[in-house]
Amino acid sequence: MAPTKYTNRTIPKISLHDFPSRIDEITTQLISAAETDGFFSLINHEISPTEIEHMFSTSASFFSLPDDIKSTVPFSHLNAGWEKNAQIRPSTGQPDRKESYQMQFGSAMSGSWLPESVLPGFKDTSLEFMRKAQSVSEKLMLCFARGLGFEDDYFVKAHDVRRPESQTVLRLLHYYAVDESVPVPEGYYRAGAHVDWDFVTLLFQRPGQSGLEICPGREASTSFALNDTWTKVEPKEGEIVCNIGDLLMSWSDDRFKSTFHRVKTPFVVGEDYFGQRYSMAFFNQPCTDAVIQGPKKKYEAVTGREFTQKAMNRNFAALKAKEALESVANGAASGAAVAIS
Ligand SMILES: O=C(O)CCC(=O)C(=O)O
Ligand SMILES: [Fe+2]
Repeated sequence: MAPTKYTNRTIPKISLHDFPSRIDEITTQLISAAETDGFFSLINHEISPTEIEHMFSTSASFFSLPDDIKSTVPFSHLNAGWEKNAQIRPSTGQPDRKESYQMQFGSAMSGSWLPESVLPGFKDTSLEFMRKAQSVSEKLMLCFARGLGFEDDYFVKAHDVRRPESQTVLRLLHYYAVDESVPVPEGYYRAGAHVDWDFVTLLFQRPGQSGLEICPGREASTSFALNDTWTKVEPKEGEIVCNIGDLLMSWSDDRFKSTFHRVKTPFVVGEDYFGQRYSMAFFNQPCTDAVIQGPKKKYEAVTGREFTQKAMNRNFAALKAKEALESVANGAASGAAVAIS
C-alpha cells in the first residue's frame, strides 16, 4: 500500500443542547463547518450512547445470520437491501471488503425486510433508531435552511420520511477482521475514498473500532484525494460524525463542501485496528419529487429522483469505464457489481 500523508485537523464539535433557544448560535457553527471542512461532530444530540450501542448489537445480530438468509433480501435498484463485497468504488475499482444492509422508511423497503420470525424485533428497533436519527437531521436541516435564507421547514419538507416518496436510508456496515500476521492482499480496501451524494450523512462509529479518515473536498488536488493529506477521525462514545454530501453542496450553490472520506485498510501492526468494524450511516436523501435548486440558481432545478439517479449512474459509469480499460488490458471482461455511493 502507498504511504499516506496525515495531518491533524480539528473537527468542529457542535452541541445541540437547548436547541430551540440556541438555533442561531448553532446555525453559525454549522455554516462555518460546512463552508470549510464539510465535516463536524455532534454532541448532546438526544440519542444516548445506550441507544446507539443497542442499535449496533441489533446490527450485529443481522450480520451474524447465514448468508443464504441475508441473500433473501438482496440489494435492490431502489437502494435498499443487503450486499456483500459488491460495492465497487470508482476511486479504487475494487469492491469494498464489507457487507452492508440498507433500510428505508417507506415503500422502497417492500420485500427488503426479513420476516419477523427470522429476526424478532429487528424492524421495530431499526425504525425507532431511524426516527431518532431523522429527528437529529431535522435540526440540522432547519439550521441549514436558515443559513441559506430559505424558510425554516424548507429542507425538512423535502426530506419528509412519512411520505412514500422518501428515499432516506440507514446503512448498517460490517467490515471483516483482517489477519495481521499476513500482508494485506493488493487491492483490499475497507471503504475506498468517496464523497456521499446525500444531503448530510450522520455516521455512527463504535468506540475502539477506528479506521475512518477524511480529506476535505476543497483540499483534494487529485481526483479521489489519493495523494492528498488525510486526517483520522477516532470514534468517540456518543458522538455523531457528520459530513456534507453532494446534494447539499449543489443545493447551496457549492457554498457548503462535500468531503472525501474512506475507511482505512489496516496494515500497520500495533497502530491500526485489525478487528471487525461495525458502523452505521444515516443518509438524508430527498423525496423523489422534491425540487432541488440553490438560492442563487447556479444549477438547473432537478427532482430528488433525478439527482439520486444521476449520482448512481455517475458511479456506475466510472465503474464501467474502468472495467472497459481493464478488460482491454487483460483481454477479458471483469465481473460486474453494483456501484452505490
Ligand atoms: O464505515 C464508515 O465509517 C464509513 C462508511 C461510509 O462512508 C459510507 O458508507 O458511505
Ligand atoms: Fe461515505
